[in-house]
Amino acid sequence: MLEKIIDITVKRVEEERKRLALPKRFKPVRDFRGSLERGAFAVIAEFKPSSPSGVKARWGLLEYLERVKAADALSVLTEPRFFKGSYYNLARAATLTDKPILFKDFVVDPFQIEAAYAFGADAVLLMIDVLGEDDLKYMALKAKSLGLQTLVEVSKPEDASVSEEAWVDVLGVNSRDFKTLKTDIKRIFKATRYIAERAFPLAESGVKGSRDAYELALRGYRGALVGTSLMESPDPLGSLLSIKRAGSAGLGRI
Ligand SMILES: O=P(O)(O)OC[C@@H](O)[C@@H](O)c1c[nH]c2ccccc12
Repeated sequence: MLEKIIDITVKRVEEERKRLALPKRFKPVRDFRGSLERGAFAVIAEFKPSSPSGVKARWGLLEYLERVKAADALSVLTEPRFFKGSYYNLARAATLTDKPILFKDFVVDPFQIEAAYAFGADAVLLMIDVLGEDDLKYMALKAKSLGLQTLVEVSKPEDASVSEEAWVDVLGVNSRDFKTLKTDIKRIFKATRYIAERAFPLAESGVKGSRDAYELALRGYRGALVGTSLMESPDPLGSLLSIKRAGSAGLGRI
């Protein structure tokens, strides 16, 4: 699955580079990590209209943003084919909120980082499973050169040691197995021992509610990136607050 997405993304971005004139950025860059650090257990609310693993999205962008105002940051999918994301959604979100926004796509080309900057993102997702270590560093430095922060995502526990690097602003550990597309929170627990002292560790994928948040916090995770369960919730605000509360209670115990 991941390989298929990467192939299609490489082709898409080649086209975009030819066709798409990037606008001039219209707002200052926000401090993504700083915003996550302010609260106790941080929640990044993701706008995810669709996904290969299935999302029964109840909310459009506007309604969603109104309901997740208690989030510490937002994540906006821009991958069009598998996630029904768009640069348009990113730009719209950027005009509608002052919260830091994560550019959520499969970055394979520096052009995407320029697009992230142009359309108003404050941080970019960079995946070690997509880029490998050398390209990961190159893309991270490109992002930093534009003033953007990085969320570096790993899925293999031992890769979490990349969090030693100064160019990793936030370390995301993904619970999803890219082969089966299933999430298993225990994959995130296993990464704990590889995480550097300087890191801001964030749990990604499959976080459903207060129990998950509490368990993650007890293991030193300082926040979670949550998409599906908020997109599907009849009450995204209530769901978000219960994750934040339970996570914060867990952090209070360590
Ligand atoms: O919808 P979930 O299970 O709450 O997961 C959110 C986020 O972690 C997930 O969308 C994600 C994590 N890494 C990605 C990379 C690309 C696209 C999407 C993702």
